[in-house]
Amino acid sequence: MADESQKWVLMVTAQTPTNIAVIKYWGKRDENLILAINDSISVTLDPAHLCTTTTVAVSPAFNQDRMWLNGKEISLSGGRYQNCLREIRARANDVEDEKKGIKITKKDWENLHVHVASYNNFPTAAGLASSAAGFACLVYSLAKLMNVQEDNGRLSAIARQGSGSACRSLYGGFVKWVMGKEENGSDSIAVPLVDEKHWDELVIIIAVVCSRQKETSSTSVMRETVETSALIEHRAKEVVPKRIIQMEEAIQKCDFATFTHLTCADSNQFHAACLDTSPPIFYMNDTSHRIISCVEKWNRSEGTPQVAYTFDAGPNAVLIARNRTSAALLLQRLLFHFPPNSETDLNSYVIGDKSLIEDIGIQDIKDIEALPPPPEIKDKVPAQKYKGEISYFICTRPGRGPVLISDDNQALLHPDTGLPK
Ligand SMILES: Nc1ncnc2c1ncn2[C@@H]1O[C@H](COP(=O)(O)OP(=O)(O)OP(=O)(O)O)[C@@H](O)[C@H]1O
Ligand SMILES: C[C@@](O)(CCOP(=O)(O)OP(=O)(O)O)CC(=O)O
Repeated sequence: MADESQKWVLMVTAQTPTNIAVIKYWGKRDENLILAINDSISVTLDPAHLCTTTTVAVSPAFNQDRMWLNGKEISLSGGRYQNCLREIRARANDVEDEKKGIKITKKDWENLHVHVASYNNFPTAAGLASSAAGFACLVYSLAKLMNVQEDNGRLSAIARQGSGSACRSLYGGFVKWVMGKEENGSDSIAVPLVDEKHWDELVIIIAVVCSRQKETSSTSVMRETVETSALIEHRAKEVVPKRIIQMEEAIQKCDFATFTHLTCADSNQFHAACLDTSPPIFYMNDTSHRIISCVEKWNRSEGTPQVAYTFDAGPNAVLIARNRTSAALLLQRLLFHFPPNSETDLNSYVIGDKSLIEDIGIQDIKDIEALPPPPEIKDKVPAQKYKGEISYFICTRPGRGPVLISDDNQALLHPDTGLPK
């Protein structure tokens, strides 16, 4: 039995990736359990460049559940946090740490409180799926702390109740969220399709577009789409089921042409459904449209697709290049059309895997100014440049699923107090 006079703190730290859907989830059949109206498929992004780190701690000295996100205390009273905490607690088991002399029984967990500290190594609520990495990491780390004996598939059904897209962050590589049929959501889980090594040629460039913080959450717009759009019903019933089968096959075969066709079409249909919503929602902006046109033009001129694009509920472009050579040529085109503002330095303009910028021989901003126009637009003078429209680029690749971090120095909570470091 946990003794309240003892001041021990037991902690676990985990790291979880974010993900980007190539067949989109949009629309719920159950708002509380977060059950989707169609299956979706995503690629997990390398946590080296985009990830959440979460430390969870338990101690008899804690008198309430508390959470700090990026160093600031936030409330855990929201339904989504409460649902995740309740579901994990209900599955807790005995925990023993002989070295520290700690023994927690299954029953003790009902009365013990937790502290959570989480850090996103990329902007929160900026359309980069922080909620996906965040809820996946919360559920994964709590499950490890409480010795929950369930596989990542079952944990994904709990993360799903924090944010739908979070269920897909429980695995690396390509992941399918099966919408399921059960009313209680027990079969609405993430399933790994292939791991991150299966298609390791792919390179991903995210163009973070300058814009104000988004005004409308995915959650509420999604509801309005289901209530008002005729297109979304057709999409969920007729279009997505076929695309899921084709996409799974394209991924298995590393068939980039089919992959690109499906990814771009699905992103465009998701945004069409947003436009078909009353009132209509415009997530992409002029910069997003310019990126699409640049990629479409290039793909057409090459004859075979070099890059797939996809946009979530915001203007940022996620560009998936067939290999490193195409990624370097893509980056050249992006830098040509979207040079940075004069006060921006190259080091903060292209982040993540910086080796790509070395590949194209760019050492400073002057080299960007000297880039020639892409050949496919040669005859159309003058080539357009849109200085300062992009905040920065993140170069990354498909990545692995959640991991535990055993190095205590990386924990976000103090081992003696359980408070943020
Ligand atoms: N590390 C985290 N741990 C727990 N919850 C998080 C974490 N990061 C973000 N969240 C939750 O997700 C919310 C942000 O989700 P939101 O959907 O608005 O943005 P996003 O996920 O960054 O963008 P998008 O869903 O458009 O890709 C935060 O307000 C917070 O509740
Ligand atoms: C456009 C999307 O990114 C929508 C993601 O929506 P969320 O998972 O953020 O929504 P909630 O379930 O309400 O939390 C497409 C996708 O990731 O599949």
